Amino acid sequence: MAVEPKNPVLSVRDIHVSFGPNHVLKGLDLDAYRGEIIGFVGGSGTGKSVLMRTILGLCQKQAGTIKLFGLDYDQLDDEQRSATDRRTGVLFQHGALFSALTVKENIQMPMREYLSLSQTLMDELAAMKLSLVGLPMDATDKYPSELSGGMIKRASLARALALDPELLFLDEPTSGLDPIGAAEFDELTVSLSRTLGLTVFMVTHDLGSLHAICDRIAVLKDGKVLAIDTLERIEKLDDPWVRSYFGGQRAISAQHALRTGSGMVNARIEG
Ligand SMILES: Nc1ncnc2c1ncn2[C@@H]1O[C@H](COP(=O)(O)OP(=O)(O)OP(=O)(O)O)[C@@H](O)[C@H]1O
Repeated sequence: MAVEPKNPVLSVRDIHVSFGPNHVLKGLDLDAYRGEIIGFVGGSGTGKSVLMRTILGLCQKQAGTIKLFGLDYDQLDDEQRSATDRRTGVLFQHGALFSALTVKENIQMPMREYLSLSQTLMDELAAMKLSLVGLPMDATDKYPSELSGGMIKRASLARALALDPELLFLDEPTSGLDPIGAAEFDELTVSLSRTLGLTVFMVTHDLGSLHAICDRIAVLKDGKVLAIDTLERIEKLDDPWVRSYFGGQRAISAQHALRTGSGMVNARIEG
């Protein structure tokens, strides 16, 4: 992994987000560097999705700074924002494909929104994205209702990659997939990150993914990042939630599966 500590792709400082009296994010800081895969964990309702949505501009913050690619998003004009948005991709938890559009049309949505390309070129690009995520070419004219859960995730990933982003947000990408499908999706994520230099910010509850592909894990607790570090160091934290999450039977099974290669991707966590 090529980490460039001086140039975070994403830098979040002192973010506060409230919904009425519910103060969800309370001065949160976070940096992500080029090419790394960050797993973002925390108890249910702690604000993982809220943070992701705030970074993406879908949720309003009351205070704090978000820098994407070194640029303070609040200081950008519309044109600069649009250029910055194009450098990020997102895969929402349930894929969020448009059901009335085919896979190809879904992948081409961001192209239509941000670029001005001929239909022929967009068709070629859509075919490239399909191949990148490992979908067969005959998936191109299918509707989301005709796809399996794993294929929907891949089609959604193809759409997230439509504009060749540098920063990819994944919201629980392996939820709803069986262990083999989840391991295949992990493998795809790590291979895209390594070959394209993609930075991946992944909200997940999947211990298998955390063990198999994440370079660093960020733990959200009490509205802040409690710690962000390698899995080995996070597991040693003296915190009750961390102990029960990473020390439970499911975590032990995930570690065992990684060691024995049963149902997990063959990736190594770099320390
Ligand atoms: N649009 C909204 N309006 C009001 N409250 C919201 C809104 N979105 C999120 N919240 C609240 O913010 C808190 C954090 O929610 P969030 O969805 O980020 O949790 P999470 O950590 O992603 O949880 P989970 O792991 O269960 O998905 C919750 O209390 C939730 O009710």
